[in-house]
Amino acid sequence: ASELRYPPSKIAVIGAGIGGTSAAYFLRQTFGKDVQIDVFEKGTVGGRLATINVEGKDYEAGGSIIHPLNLHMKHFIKELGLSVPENRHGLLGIYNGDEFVFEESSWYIINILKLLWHYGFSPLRMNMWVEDILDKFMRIYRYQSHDYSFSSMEGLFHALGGNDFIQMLNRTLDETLQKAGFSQKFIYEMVTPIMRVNYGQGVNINGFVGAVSMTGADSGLWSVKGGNKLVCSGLLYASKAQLISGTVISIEERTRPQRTGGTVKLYEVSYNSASGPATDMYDIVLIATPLNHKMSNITFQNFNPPLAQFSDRYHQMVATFVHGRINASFFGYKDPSHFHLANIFTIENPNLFIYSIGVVSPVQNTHDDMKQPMGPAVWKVFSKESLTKEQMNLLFSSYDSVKEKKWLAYPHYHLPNTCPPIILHDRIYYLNGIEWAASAMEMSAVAAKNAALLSYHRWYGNMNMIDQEDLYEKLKTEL
Ligand SMILES: Cc1cc2nc3c(=O)[nH]c(=O)nc-3n(C[C@H](O)[C@H](O)[C@H](O)COP(=O)(O)OP(=O)(O)OC[C@H]3O[C@@H](n4cnc5c(N)ncnc54)[C@H](O)[C@@H]3O)c2cc1C
Ligand SMILES: CC(C)=CCC/C(C)=C/CC/C(C)=C/CSC[C@H](N)C(=O)O
Repeated sequence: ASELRYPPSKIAVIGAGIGGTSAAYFLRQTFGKDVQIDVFEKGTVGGRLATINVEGKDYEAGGSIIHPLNLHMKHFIKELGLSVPENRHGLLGIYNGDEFVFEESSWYIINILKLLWHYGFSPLRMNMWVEDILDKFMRIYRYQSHDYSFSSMEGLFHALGGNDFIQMLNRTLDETLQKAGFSQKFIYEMVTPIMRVNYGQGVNINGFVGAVSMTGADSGLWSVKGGNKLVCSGLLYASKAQLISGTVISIEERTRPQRTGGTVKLYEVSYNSASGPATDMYDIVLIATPLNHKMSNITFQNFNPPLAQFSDRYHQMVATFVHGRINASFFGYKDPSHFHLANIFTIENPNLFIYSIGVVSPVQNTHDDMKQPMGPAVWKVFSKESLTKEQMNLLFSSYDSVKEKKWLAYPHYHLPNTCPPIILHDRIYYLNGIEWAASAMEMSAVAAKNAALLSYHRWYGNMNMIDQEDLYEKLKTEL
């Protein structure tokens, strides 16, 4: 691949979620205006960024919150002229199945005193721990702005935070936090509920995704007015890519004669669309969907040796949207008028059938949409399984509409944790391996920019721009 010097003529991107659409955007930036970029999508543009309509208003049903330091996402909304709705933060309670172990007050000082009383300095130390990891994670923006790329997830993570980052990927969050001196009570009562609401899993997930999940509890989180999926359609438009509505079924390497003599190796992408089965040839292919037979079912034909198969499981998460009144007595409130919580996270307890429940605002948020928790409101419930009628009647004193969205949401994290390769074949790149480190919109965008740069450098043989050692030190001296 490194001997190729002419520009590629066609690049395929499979998947039009945030990974695929940001890849199309970065490929255009990197390869220039002449290359044809085709983006294949079997469902709707946005993928796991999707809205659901409840009584005439749209709510985020998939990826919903974005961190203030997610710089690619921030750049996209600025570039695409999108905006952020106003948001009011409701009060949070943490419920263990019998009682609330923590209830937020509207008085900041009371919250600080409560946290100090229950957990000592652990919350403060947790802030510092997360900030340190986020600081190191943010080195990626510097590397990518200087066009550096990585050929493996391990290489990328090593360049961010050295052996500590590699270790975090290979240790449970529980072990990582215990080693860092956090108390079992704090881990159990404060950290586990945050992992459950974000990833539907406990503290046996890897330490890095645990840290990412903790940043999801920071202040200043935002979303896109009109729906986060607008970023995907905007990026697709900005990239001048062609959207092909169809399901890719296989990829095969082909050798084709050239008009000038000699041969060229291309990838044949076979897909089914509304107008029937079709094939197309590409110089480079980027796969921006989990390679999991339940989610994408793409086969690689006639590769010798055969390409690696990934069968790792994705975790089911059900988001149920209910317009109704919460049943405060289910959560132990004798007098419902005393109930002021807008978000309830839960601790691991076999009797609890939900991860969380919280009031949500529509994506076109206006001030009127911010409801009081005891009035009728739209609640989003996260659970492992669909809620039964009995469970609905326990959670709500009354309700008039229910909508459910079932997701294979994120990897089912387990150890040992090996991130799948980025380079699947000479010019086939896989983005979603990054989800095994942590699944989040920004992670997909980071993987997309890396794949665009990596495919470019490998095409043109710029090997000095790939897997550079001591990048942090090198760039520190460069202004
Ligand atoms: C309920 C939920 C809540 C979440 N909350 C957050 C959050 O608050 N913040 C955050 O940052 N992240 C969140 N995430 C995670 C985030 O949504 C994902 O990490 C991110 O959207 C993944 O994007 P992607 O483009 O990599 O994959 P996807 O969005 O899954 O995109 C892949 C696309 O490929 C298409 N496709 C698959 N197979 C084929 C095929 N064979 N041919 C053609 N097309 C194909 C699919 O239809 C899909 O559109 C959440 C996820 C879920 C499910
Ligand atoms: C990648 C970095 C550094 C930060 C991302 C932080 C972030 C936004 C984490 C959230 C991840 C996630 C999968 C959340 C799922 S649920 C979100 C929310 N609670 C909801 O109600 O939908």
